Amino acid sequence: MSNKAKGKKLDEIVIDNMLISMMEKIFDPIPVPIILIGKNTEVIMINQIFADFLGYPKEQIIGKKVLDVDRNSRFPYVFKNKKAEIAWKHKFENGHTAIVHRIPVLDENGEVLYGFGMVLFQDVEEFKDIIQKNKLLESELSLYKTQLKEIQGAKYSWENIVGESEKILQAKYLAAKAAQTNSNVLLLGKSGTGKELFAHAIHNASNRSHYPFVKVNCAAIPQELLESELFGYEEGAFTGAKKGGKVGKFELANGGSIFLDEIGDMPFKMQAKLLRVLQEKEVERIGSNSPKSIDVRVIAATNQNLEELVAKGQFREDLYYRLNVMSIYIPSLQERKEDIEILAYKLLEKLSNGMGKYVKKISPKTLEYLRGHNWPGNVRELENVLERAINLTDSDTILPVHLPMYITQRTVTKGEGPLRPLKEIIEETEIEVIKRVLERTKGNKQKTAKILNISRSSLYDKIERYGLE
Ligand SMILES: Nc1ncnc2c1ncn2[C@@H]1O[C@H](COP(=O)(O)OP(=O)(O)OP(=O)(O)O)[C@@H](O)[C@H]1O
Repeated sequence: MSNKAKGKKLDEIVIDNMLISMMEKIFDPIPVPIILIGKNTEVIMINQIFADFLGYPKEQIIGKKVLDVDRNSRFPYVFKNKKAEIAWKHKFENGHTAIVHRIPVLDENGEVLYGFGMVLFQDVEEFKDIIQKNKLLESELSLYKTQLKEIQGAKYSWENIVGESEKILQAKYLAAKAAQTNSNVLLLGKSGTGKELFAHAIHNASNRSHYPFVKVNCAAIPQELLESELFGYEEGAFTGAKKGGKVGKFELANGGSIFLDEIGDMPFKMQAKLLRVLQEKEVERIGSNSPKSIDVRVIAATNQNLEELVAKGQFREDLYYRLNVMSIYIPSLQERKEDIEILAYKLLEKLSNGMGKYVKKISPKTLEYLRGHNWPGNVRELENVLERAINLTDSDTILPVHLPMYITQRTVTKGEGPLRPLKEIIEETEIEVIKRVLERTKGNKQKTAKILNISRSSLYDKIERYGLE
């Protein structure tokens, strides 16, 4: 009589054997090593793959005490502590290291009935590999999430809107108020004043910030494509329609905000469709007849005078009133000249960091020129002027010579700029002329000195003094 049969009645033994052979039928084909231990730590059942893993025939294992099969088994402790050990590293007597589960199964009185064991990974390296792959997937996922936010999300917030003038602070105050509401916002202002920056910041400060921010430039999309861009289309809606159809920007922005830039350029026919979407709060893809409800806040912007367009019959009055619930005027740079210095420094920092150059200073004379200019292109123009200057300078300072002539010449020739000592004006002219000739001679100092009709030592002197190397 085998150990397991000792002390049992015949009918119990028959039932036990039936149960075990049934379990073997179930567990043998499973490609995961599984073992069942009785409450006296004897092996009741082991599947084929586990027996192979241990290196003994099944018959030699069944009925033996688990410690006789594997001296390192922790089942005796698990039965004593009555606590499962999940994903533990285990070194088998045969030298294999694996990741295992050991689970005690208790009866209603909390006493051990049997123990269930399972090898999760037969080899720790395999387990490490999976953890590594998982980590890799997690980091890839987070990269894609960031990229998606960059594509769909709003990048800028209030801190990115530089300026301390009363006018810009008033605009920021109104925009912050508008952000707290669900109303449509209309941003008005000349080109390059920062309307898009405001649209981002409004979205980011609203309770929609975790949802998409979708931008549409109404002037950049051909009239015939605008409708499908905004509202999408169904498969087969027209010849050339993509398989599977297309999701419109309104649907993409659901829950978030849609930024309709250059709204003044929206074709008249489209204006009626937009108005309907704003009123009904639902969109219908081209070729579909089942509207979809959407929850999108519109932030529109224009550098045109919409009232004038309404008067000329080019912009729908009803749409104008729908959009004009919260209108915010973004002042031009000319209206806030006191912000030029702080803006110039902030932009210099941002641009030079991006360009990998160490340019930190703007000479006082350069600042005077910047303040004296009218900036028809507003902050965008200032940004471009500084980028050019960073490219031109060889030191850490922006000098007047690094500004375009249309900014510096105006002051000197027409005498409209600040009055300054003659020495400064002569120095600036010297710098500009020397730079230009050096450029033309491709840095040849002998030729440069000859063209300028000065001695080479005098040229070297000036180059060093003005930091033109
Ligand atoms: N107050 C500001 N502080 C810092 N940067 C600004 C500010 N205003 C504008 N800019 C920068 O100037 C550039 C132009 O701004 P933006 O595109 O927002 O202007 P816009 O009014 O939307 O122009 P457009 O009407 O031509 O579309 C951007 O690079 C933006 O980052």
